[in-house]
Amino acid sequence: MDFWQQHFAGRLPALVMFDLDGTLIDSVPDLAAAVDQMLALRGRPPAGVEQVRLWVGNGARVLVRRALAGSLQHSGVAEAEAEAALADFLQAYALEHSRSRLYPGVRACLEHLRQQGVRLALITNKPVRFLPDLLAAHGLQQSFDWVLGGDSLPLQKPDPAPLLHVLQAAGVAAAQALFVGDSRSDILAARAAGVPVVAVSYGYNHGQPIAAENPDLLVDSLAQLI
Ligand SMILES: O=C(O)COP(=O)(O)O
Ligand SMILES: [Mg+2]
Repeated sequence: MDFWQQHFAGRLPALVMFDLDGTLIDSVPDLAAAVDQMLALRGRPPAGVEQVRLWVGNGARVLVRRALAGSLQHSGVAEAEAEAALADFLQAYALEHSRSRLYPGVRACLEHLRQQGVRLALITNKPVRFLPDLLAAHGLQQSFDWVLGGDSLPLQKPDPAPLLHVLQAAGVAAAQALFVGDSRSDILAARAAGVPVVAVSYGYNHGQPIAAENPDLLVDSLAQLI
């Protein structure tokens, strides 16, 4: 049986929750520029776009620690050094939004779902302070009924807390909702919340194929959602 029939009896979900980086927006060029500025302030060589792509997905705090460690594993990074580097990264990233692009099919998908009366939420691990400007830069400031960043609640994805928060606010049962994301954190959060999950194949997921995380559906473009 196909995914839509199995989960939604061929109808649309009442609520669709989207991840941002790697799902709606290719933000790695801007994130890498800010990471490289933070490293340059420390006299260190740039990490570059291809490395930073592997490190995105767990919020700014973890991204900066990975950049300082030069690897996905960042347990050895000193706390004080990491906090100072985080402040420099955030300052740099606030000025770096010009290279980010919406992925093909995103705008049409969001518009179609809204026209059909589906409520939409954005649930990202990116710090919430960046979201108003970033959404406005892509004409998406009116697209979402709820917008949660990685620091909007005490816990972020892969914890299900932000998804459960939106489900409750919307008064929608988990099984009537859908989550769309690009990384392992998204799939784990959706599973823990009991929400069916679609993964996009083009996102970041730390360089690993997202199919290995067994999403309920894998798509190559959000155009396949409508
Ligand atoms: O900022 C990040 O690390 C990733 O954010 P995302 O949750 O929108 O993918
Ligand atoms: Mg993502």
